Formats: sequence, C-alpha cells, structure tokens
Amino acid sequence: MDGDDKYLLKFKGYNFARLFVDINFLKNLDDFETRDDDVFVITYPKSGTIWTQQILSLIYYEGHRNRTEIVNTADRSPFLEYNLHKIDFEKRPSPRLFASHVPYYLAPKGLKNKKAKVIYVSRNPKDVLISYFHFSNMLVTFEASNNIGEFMEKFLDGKVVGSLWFCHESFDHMRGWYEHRHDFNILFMVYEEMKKDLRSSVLKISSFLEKELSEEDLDAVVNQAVFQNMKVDPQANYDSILKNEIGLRTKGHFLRKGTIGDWKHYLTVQQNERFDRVFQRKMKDFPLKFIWEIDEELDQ
Ligand SMILES: Nc1ncnc2c1ncn2[C@@H]1O[C@H](COP(=O)(O)OS(=O)(=O)O)[C@@H](OP(=O)(O)O)[C@H]1O
Repeated sequence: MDGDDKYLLKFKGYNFARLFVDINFLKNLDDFETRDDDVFVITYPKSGTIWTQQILSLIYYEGHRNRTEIVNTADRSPFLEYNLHKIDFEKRPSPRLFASHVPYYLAPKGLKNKKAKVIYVSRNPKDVLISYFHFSNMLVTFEASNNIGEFMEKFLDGKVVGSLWFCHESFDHMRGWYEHRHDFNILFMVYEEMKKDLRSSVLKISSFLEKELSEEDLDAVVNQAVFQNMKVDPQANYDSILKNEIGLRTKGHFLRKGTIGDWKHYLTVQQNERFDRVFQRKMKDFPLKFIWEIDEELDQ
C-alpha cells in the first residue's frame, strides 16, 4: 500500500480514491459475499457508470420506472468500493445492484462462479480523458490539473483513480476484464453504441439480465435514461451528492455533456498524435475493434 499521495491510495497495484475508500473493506474484497442474482456495473471511471446504473435501476424497480418511489440511483445501485452512504450490503434485499471501478483481479472471487452478472461498459479513452479532466478539476477530492496536457500525462501514466485505461502488463482495466471474460458472466457494452441506439442497448441489457420489458416499460426506461432527462432528474444526476456530500471546487455537473468526440474540442494536434502513439503501442494486439468514430455531432 502506498501512503504518500493525498488523493490516491494504491492497493495491489491499483489506484483508489483515497478519501472515499475503506482500506479494511479492500483487504476483504476478495471474500466479499456475492449472491447469484447480484448485478455489477463495472467500468473504468468516466465511461458511462451512472448511465448504466440508472438503466439497471429502471429495469429492476417498477417504482423507479413509474416514478412512484423517490430513491437516488446512487442508493439503488451503490458503489461497491466507495460506499458513501455506508450501506450495509449484507442486509440489502436481493437482487442487489452495484457499481464498481475495480480491475478484474480485485473483483470479489465469488463473481467467478459465473452466476452473478457483470456489465462492463467502455468508452473512447480520449473522451474519458476529457470527461475525467473536468471531473477532477471540479471536485475537491480529486487532484486538479492546470491544463489538459498536464492531466493527459497523469492519465497516460495511470496516476489517476482507476490507474491505467491502457494495457500495461496485468495492471490495466479494459484488457484485464476482456481477456478474463470467460471467468465471469459478463456482458460488454460500449458507451458509443448506447449513445447511438439507446433502445437496442437497453434491450441487450435486459435480455442479459433475463428481465423481459413490455413496450411501455421499455419506453419508460429509455426515456428516463436519455441524457437530457437524466441531467434534470435529481434522483439520477448526482448533483446533490457532488455539491452537498463531496464538495465542488468549481461549478459543474456530473452530467456534463454526454457526447461522443468532445475530445476534438480540446486536444491539440500534437496531444492527439501523442495519445494515438501510446494507444497504438499499448493496444496493438488487442482483439476488439472499437467503433468510437461515430460522428455524433452530425446526429444531434
Ligand atoms: N444518459 C447519459 N447519456 C450520455 N452520457 C451520459 C449519460 N449519463 C452520464 N453520462 C456521461 O458519462 C460521463 C460520466 O461517467 P461515469 O458515470 O462513468 O463517471 S464516474 O466514473 O462514475 O465518476 C459523463 O461524461 P461527460 O459529459 O463527457 O463528462 C456524463 O455526462
């Protein structure tokens, strides 16, 4: 364990957000008791976590879909390792929904019984970078950077919460989960595909969860998971948590832009080329092809 960073806590090679994490919980994470009907949304930070949490909560809770129960998504689908509201996970009724940023090798070993479900969401790392830059500068609990270039170097070095997006030996996020996919009951989702066709994405998720939705329910899920609606929904937008529980350094929102290709507005030609070089070097033998270059601006 690494002890000298104000913001990062390195545990077994992976950087956690020091101010939100309970080290004793981490030490026992391996043996965390999973249930066969648990569902975990797993992501590298800024890849569509709260979006997928919202979709799961809408699929599982009728009272969320029809808005008869007012419960924050953060409490319906809490973070495993960042248990802000000190929820007693053992006392939660099944099925339990969780979100997590852990790499595959730190996931509770119970997930390897392939009963509990994992939904892994990935996003174009350039958009992750831009989203993460804004998020880190906005919150008092993350280290701020003076500019994108400075943040990019931390990101490429894995000196951020979540460590490396890229592949580097075993300490990477995306490759680890992908290469060990046969050990888990896992569905891979891609932010850009969700953005392009939310309805099909919700159907894909509900089918993986073996939760059949009526047309009316499907409409309700899609409608409440659309960016513009989530952004103004206090149950879903985390605004209150950021402002009242975490603390803002500058004004902003969790649901910032929710677009594809925002990196094009921020990275210089040189920064983009450097990013591409690192990407090509580290991902050259990665078998998945990504569809990140959807020009969403044309669709809006
Ligand atoms: N409904 C919907 N549609 C499209 N995009 C959405 C949606 N909900 C959240 N978001 C965007 O996801 C980004 C936040 O990622 P995470 O939820 O993974 O963040 S975190 O890791 O949990 O902190 C953040 O991306 P940026 O807007 O690019 O910063 C959010 O706006």
